Amino acid sequence: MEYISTRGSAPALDFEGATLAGLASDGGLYVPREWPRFSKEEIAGFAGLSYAELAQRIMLPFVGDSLTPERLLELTTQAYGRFAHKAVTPLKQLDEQQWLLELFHGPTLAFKDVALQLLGLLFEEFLGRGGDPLTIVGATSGDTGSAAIDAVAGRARVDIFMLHPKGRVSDVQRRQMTTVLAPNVHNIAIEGTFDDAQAMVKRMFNDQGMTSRFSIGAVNSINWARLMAQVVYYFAAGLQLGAPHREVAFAVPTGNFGDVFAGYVAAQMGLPVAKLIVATNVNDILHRALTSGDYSAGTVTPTAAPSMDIQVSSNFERLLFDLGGRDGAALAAQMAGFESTKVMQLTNAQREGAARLFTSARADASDMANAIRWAWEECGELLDPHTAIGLHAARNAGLPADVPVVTLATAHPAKFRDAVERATGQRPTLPARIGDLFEREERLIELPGDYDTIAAHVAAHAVARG
Ligand SMILES: Cc1ncc(COP(=O)(O)O)c(C=O)c1O
Ligand SMILES: N[C@@H](CCOP(=O)(O)O)C(=O)O
Repeated sequence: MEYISTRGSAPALDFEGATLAGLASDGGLYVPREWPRFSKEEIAGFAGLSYAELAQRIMLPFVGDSLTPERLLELTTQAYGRFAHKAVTPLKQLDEQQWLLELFHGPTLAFKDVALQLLGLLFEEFLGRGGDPLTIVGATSGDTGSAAIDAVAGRARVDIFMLHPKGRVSDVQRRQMTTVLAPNVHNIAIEGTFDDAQAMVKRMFNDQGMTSRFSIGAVNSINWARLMAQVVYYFAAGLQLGAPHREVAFAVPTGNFGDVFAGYVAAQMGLPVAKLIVATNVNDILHRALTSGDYSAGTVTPTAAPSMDIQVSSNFERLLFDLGGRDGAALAAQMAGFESTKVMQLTNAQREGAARLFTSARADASDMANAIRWAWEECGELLDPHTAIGLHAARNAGLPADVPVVTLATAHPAKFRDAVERATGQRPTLPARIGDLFEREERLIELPGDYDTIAAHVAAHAVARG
């Protein structure tokens, strides 16, 4: 399988190359040259596989010659062996129509573990073949950071520099990152928002001064391998609810558009998806884009669902590329306009294409709290605020009663204990394996949200090429 850039001028790479490169050298995102497609019979044949086996089958066409099928299965078995639930991503019924897909049984209690546990192993595998040591630079609004750090802490030939917006992640999220004291882990709290952090990370990939000295790698969903691994749980849920013979809808709490784009990929691969419901908080750039074509970034409002406090949604570019006829030059011009003005209008083709599969909803603080309360009072389930925003959208989507609607439960409620307690009076407890989180020592550095300062810090602590 070959990977091409959404902006059309970076060299095409194989899976190993795209995984190590992260962002394309023209500033675009890598996507497979074409979508692999499974027949109905092939999808039906996936029923009964373990999660690790299903993951191997779904990902094999994307991996191409970079790994043998046997090696890929070893890696998926190892990655998902660390999950606290045997089903890895169990599905729970809430009522006649509504379902929850629990994606938070990995080591750091959020859906990010599903992809990052595998990505850590892929880095180790590919770096073991030679080449330069990897300097991972990432941005997090809370969950990617801890999952990525868990996945690479202590691994040879990798350093990780993780930027989070100071004071804008939950205390559990921060401590899950800053209490990992392995020497290759560098936590940086910046003044600013997640969008500022993400922009600085992307800039570093195209900073010749840095890329000539360091091999910069990505753990954010700009890295294709992240999304590839997330496609699997759409198939896992769909198969349990009757796919390929029955359509299923998914409601996805959305920020960077990675998780829901994985659902789009599942649909391109043949999974019968009735609708993908994009659920945002009041930072609603995606809801505006999907309802009116207006993709304009406003200022970020802090909310009780901080991981979705995002106004520049990096994976939307992958969708716009696909819906716009995969014209890299046209998309490069469209994105350049957005980067300089923070305003973009979707083309008719992009709007109409998106409307075929996507719908969207925006939840404010009271919608979110009501959804948490409904799940607790009616179903006995404690939901985290992000999942609650997904459920709010799912319950208001107006889909026919015979279409099951699966809300992706993206984080464990204990990561956001204060918001859950405010809504329900119940304070979720941390799972025993991190029960002592608040007694652990923290290590982080606080820096201004200034690119040159961050780049100098990375350069002073990373291992150079060669
Ligand atoms: C708990 C949680 N839910 C939802 C999201 C949004 O996912 P995405 O950025 O892939 O749209 C995030 C952050 O990415 C998150 O951490
Ligand atoms: N919500 C995310 C933001 C980064 O998203 P990513 O999926 O691109 O890594 C987080 O928790 O950090």
